[in-house]
Amino acid sequence: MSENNLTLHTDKYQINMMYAHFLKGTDKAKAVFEVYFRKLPFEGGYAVCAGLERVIQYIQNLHFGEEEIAYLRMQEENYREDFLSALRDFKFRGDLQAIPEGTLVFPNVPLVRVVGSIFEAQLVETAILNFVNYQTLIATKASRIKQVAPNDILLEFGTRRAQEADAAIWGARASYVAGFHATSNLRAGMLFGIPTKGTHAHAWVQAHDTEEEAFRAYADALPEQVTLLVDTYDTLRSGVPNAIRTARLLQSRGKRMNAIRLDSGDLAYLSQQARHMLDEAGFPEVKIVASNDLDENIIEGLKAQDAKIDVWGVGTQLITAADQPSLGGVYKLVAREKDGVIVPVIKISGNPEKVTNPGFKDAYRIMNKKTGKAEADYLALQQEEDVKNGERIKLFDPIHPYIFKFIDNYEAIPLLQNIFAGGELVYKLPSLDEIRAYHAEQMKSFWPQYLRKLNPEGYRVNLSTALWKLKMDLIHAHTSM
Ligand SMILES: Nc1ncnc2c1ncn2[C@@H]1O[C@H](COP(=O)(O)OP(=O)(O)OP(=O)(O)O)[C@@H](O)[C@H]1O
Ligand SMILES: O=P(O)(O)OC[C@H]1O[C@H](OP(=O)(O)OP(=O)(O)O)[C@H](O)[C@@H]1O
Ligand SMILES: O=C(O)c1cccnc1
Repeated sequence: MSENNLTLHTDKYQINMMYAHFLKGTDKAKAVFEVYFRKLPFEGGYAVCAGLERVIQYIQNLHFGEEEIAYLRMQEENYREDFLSALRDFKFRGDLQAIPEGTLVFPNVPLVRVVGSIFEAQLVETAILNFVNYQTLIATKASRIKQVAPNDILLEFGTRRAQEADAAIWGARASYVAGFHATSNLRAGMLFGIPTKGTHAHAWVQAHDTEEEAFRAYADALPEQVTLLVDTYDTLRSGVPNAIRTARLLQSRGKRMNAIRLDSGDLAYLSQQARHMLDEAGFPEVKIVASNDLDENIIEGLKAQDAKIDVWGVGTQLITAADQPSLGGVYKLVAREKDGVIVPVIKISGNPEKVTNPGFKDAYRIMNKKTGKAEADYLALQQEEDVKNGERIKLFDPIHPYIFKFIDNYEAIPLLQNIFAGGELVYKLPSLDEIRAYHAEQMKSFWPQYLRKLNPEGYRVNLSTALWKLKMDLIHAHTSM
């Protein structure tokens, strides 16, 4: 089995639609699809875009090999041989635009746009959603954690509880983009260049007759990297005193102990007591690591309780985005070729929030030139000139258009970058550290009221007047039939 070929990492209905288009002769018709989500995760005020590196790898490697063709031939659909031959010759030849990783993103803004034949654009939907939904979700969760501990060290510990191997490594990468400092997953470190860190488990202590012996043996083995887990038996009566003995031993050898780790009990109380004991013993530089089902709320609470914790190891809650396990991003057709012309299309819903924004459009971030802060995201049809030229534009709520304001002193930054053109990669993916630094800059370009964890202000995502009118016209055309 060629595990690395992700071409069949798609829903069967995509292949069935491709087949039906092929038989009908419409497979080469052009289509424009957009990826976006409708609601921010975690009841937060923003999301952090991620997933592009994986999307690029996926698109570049798309091909139906003999194994894939043989498997499709076995399907109950009895696909015709000429269709299977067309798949054998398949290559992504379309265009793809995307918002760079690390960018703050908001509902209804296209994160990825695919412009290609309906054949290829349909095939890639499932995988693109799979990558972008997960990685954006984890980057967002990690960013929320970063916000409550901006000056502390954050370690990603989630692999053992992640939803399988891909989630572990791409989740580690997404966490790093959002400001985590290291991961415990060595493969993620090797693949992406993320710094790696590790302490030791309870099993290390349990594998010895005494805790003190275990600590000493660990210090002998890794004298430069000693972080001792102190809660196996009794944190304050045995763990911390034994750790202090080990620190003294290391000191006598000209070495320093790094840290202790607390993994159970009242982390506020235990960290304060342990800090006091370490300081009294003359080890103020020994840091305190905490872990145990941490998330942004617990960390915030611990900081409010004046917990003396320098390093946070965060696993399950982060890697599984436990309080909201899916972003809910969608891939919607917004325009298609009809009689040789690209025409906008719409999907109507009884819920106004779910009606799609039609047409081939651009997405801009409207930056207020006076404050340097983001004012709104603005979706406009591609041919509209006013926003491109920086002329006065009207910002109005698309659901409640009577709420509006005009803005003229702005810079409109295009959000979508060209990634593939005619199937060729035309984008140079920044290094992971550049992406991480760019994300930190992004955070500074927003007012704090949009970023706060609880009850944030809603950031505006507005439609140009022309786009709004097009949407209304299409709604009326479809509802008055
Ligand atoms: N001072 C504190 N304030 C708020 N939450 C805390 C505090 N100390 C620890 N927690 C959190 O409370 C939860 C404690 O869970 P639980 O009772 O299962 O752990 P425990 O008492 O350490 O037991 P175990 O030994 O089974 O790990 C964890 O999520 C932990 O991060
Ligand atoms: O709590 P999380 O945020 O998921 O962080 C990872 C957890 O994984 C380890 O525990 P585990 O019980 O798996 O192993 P251990 O024996 O090393 O404690 C570690 O001690 C953390 O508690
Ligand atoms: O290094 C650690 O302490 C670690 C790694 C993974 C999970 N829990 C803890």
